[in-house]
Amino acid sequence: MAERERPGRPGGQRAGGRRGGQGRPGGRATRERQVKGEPLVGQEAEVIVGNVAHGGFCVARLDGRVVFVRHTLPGERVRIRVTEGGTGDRFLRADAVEVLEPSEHRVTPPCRWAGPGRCGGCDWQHVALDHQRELKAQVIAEQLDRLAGIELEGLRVLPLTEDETGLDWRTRVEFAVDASGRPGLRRHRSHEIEPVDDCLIATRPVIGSGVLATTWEGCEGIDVINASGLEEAVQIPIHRDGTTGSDPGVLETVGFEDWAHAFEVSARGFWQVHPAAATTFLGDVVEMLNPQEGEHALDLYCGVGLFAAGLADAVGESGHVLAVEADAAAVDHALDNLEEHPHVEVRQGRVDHVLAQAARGGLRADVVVLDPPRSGAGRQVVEQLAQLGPRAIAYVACDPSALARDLAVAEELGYLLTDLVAYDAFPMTQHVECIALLEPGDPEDGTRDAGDR
Ligand SMILES: C[S@@+](CC[C@H](N)C(=O)[O-])C[C@H]1O[C@@H](n2cnc3c(N)ncnc32)[C@H](O)[C@@H]1O
Repeated sequence: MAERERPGRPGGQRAGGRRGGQGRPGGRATRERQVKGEPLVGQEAEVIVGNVAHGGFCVARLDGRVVFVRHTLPGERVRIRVTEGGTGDRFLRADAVEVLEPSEHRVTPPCRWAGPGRCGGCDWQHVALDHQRELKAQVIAEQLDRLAGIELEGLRVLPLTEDETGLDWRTRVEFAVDASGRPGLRRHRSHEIEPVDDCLIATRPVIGSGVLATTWEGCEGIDVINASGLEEAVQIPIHRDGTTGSDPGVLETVGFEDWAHAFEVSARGFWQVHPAAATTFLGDVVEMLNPQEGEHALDLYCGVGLFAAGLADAVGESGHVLAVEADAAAVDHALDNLEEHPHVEVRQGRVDHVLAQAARGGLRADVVVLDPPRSGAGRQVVEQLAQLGPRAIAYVACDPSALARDLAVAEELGYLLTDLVAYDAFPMTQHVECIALLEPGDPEDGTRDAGDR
């Protein structure tokens, strides 16, 4: 794969994440499973830990069962305590509660609320940052190999900024509030709340808003949003009756040396949570697709129009951009954000519905951006795209597993993975963002090399 300089300015001239579900600290992740057989919760055992798996835990074996262990690392000898499952279950969940032989990559967690049974927001506070990225690369490679039969060589997960602490990056946090009104963050797979005085991955303006020093009576949560275009973080209480405080909307700015764009977005709407993510992803997508004057582009799952804005400048007014988004509030913002581009059309609706309708009207697509939610685009959308025959598709993915499933379908239909870049957009968590380039080709053409980044 060709080496590319970064960042690239939309237009081809060089210059200079409702939010994504990527492990929101305090997000409601509770999925209580029915235990089969006699419960094993609380049982302790010593195990040698195996590989990391999708989901951020490592895999071990106990009495013939698979155990998904948190708070550990591959190769460690640990004492585990079972947190979910029973004698009739095929797999159990457990925490490593004592480390008997530590990995060389283990560090003391910077956060004092991280650890077994405590805050569920971060998965890997106990792992050196470089190694977190190696683990993410292993998970991506394993998912692509297992689910799509794609062998990647030399994939590296890149930091989004030069800051090497992995802290102070999260611009949007949903804190949970207990019955007494005290804010905190949810424990892993639980409704229980870990009271905290700080969250080290949150940006300082999030914490500086005073959210954790306030008693939030009558609330079940409080959203804090530190938008790039506003000096102070915005707080939106979520009341126990399910209503929320009014959402004033926020301004996010994206820019390269000679290209900048401001986007209005609902405060609780989708926007990438890492401050460097939107600009980096836009630069990469435009560079990968290299849209030409007069081409027709699609921005599918467009949110408030981030990629459509870049595509619009690149294809110029002799070209056309169709942006599709299901969420009505995001569409309203996209219409405002893109109003200066008469050749951009924003349609509200599900991508599969809009594509079916547009295809009947003779839709043309030369290049496509696909940025679906965690569940992925799915077979139908991938088939619809293959039928349109674009020369390139840039797939922005927050879940390597969903990406791999969609890539398997794309490859079946003659669209091959020709480039992949992965970013550590969520340090300390197991989450990772991939941008994949798909182009028409012959699957017999050899292995892919992602090692040039
Ligand atoms: C990961 S976000 C991407 C947003 C945007 N591309 C950005 O970077 O800001 C996914 C978006 O897809 C929208 N969405 C989810 N399912 C959809 C569907 N079936 N059809 C259209 N939009 C959908 C969500 O409302 C959300 O705005």
